[in-house]
Amino acid sequence: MPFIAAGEITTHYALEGPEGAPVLLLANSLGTSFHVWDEVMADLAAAFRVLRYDMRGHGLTDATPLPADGTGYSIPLLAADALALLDALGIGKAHVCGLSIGGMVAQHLAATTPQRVDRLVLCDTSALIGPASVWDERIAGIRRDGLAAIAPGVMGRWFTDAFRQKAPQLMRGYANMVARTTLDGYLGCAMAVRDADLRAAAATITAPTLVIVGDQDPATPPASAQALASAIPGARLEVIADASHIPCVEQPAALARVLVPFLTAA
Ligand SMILES: O=C(O)CC1=CCC(=O)O1
Repeated sequence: MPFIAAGEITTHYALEGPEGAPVLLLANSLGTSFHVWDEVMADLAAAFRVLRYDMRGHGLTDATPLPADGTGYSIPLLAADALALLDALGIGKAHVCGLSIGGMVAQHLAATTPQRVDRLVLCDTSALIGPASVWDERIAGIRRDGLAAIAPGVMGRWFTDAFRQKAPQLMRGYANMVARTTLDGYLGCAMAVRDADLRAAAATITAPTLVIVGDQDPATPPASAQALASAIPGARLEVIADASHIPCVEQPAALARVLVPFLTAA
């Protein structure tokens, strides 16, 4: 189980796939560990050296205490964590695929360190995931009642009704994943999303970009994915049918069918 000193934190990661293949960095979403990518790994690791990691305060990666001034982590801080991981592993450049907050981290990386990003995949994300008042309400609710209390509602945003009914054990497992995220990690990242506005940064992205969204995603709906694709020069949008916010779990084969050809095209 690999851990590495990456900047100021110890990061839990996995590096799989053929040595020498192009590196694909996967950045996960709020309240998930890197296991959120498990169902697409067989397809991805056949073509790429896949680097997955747990974001600050998630999975087995260190959490750091929240600043006393009421601010949280930030997208630049989380992007610096990803760069520190690449540096620690001696990886100069990678394809980057980010899910939700991971997609915000990926946008920031592509905009600020284009020399480190080959192709970019932005999955169920946006340049602005608001409104801030909704995040403030969620943060207050978590401080009052704990993460386990929000887990059922989170499942309702992540997965379609049909999928939740079909896979009750999976829902239980993902609810546990949310509930067991560190409080500082979840709140710090929630505040990072609340406070981020990447609309100006998106317009400066030069990496070839694919935006992907589940057709039933209520958190970052197809219209906001279309707005993101329109804001990034040359970006294209793919909509995954019968999927909500986490297509890598709900429709892994359909996701791989659009992701792999985009990253391998000449
Ligand atoms: O958990 C949610 O509500 C959806 C979400 C927004 C940012 C993120 O990473 O997940």
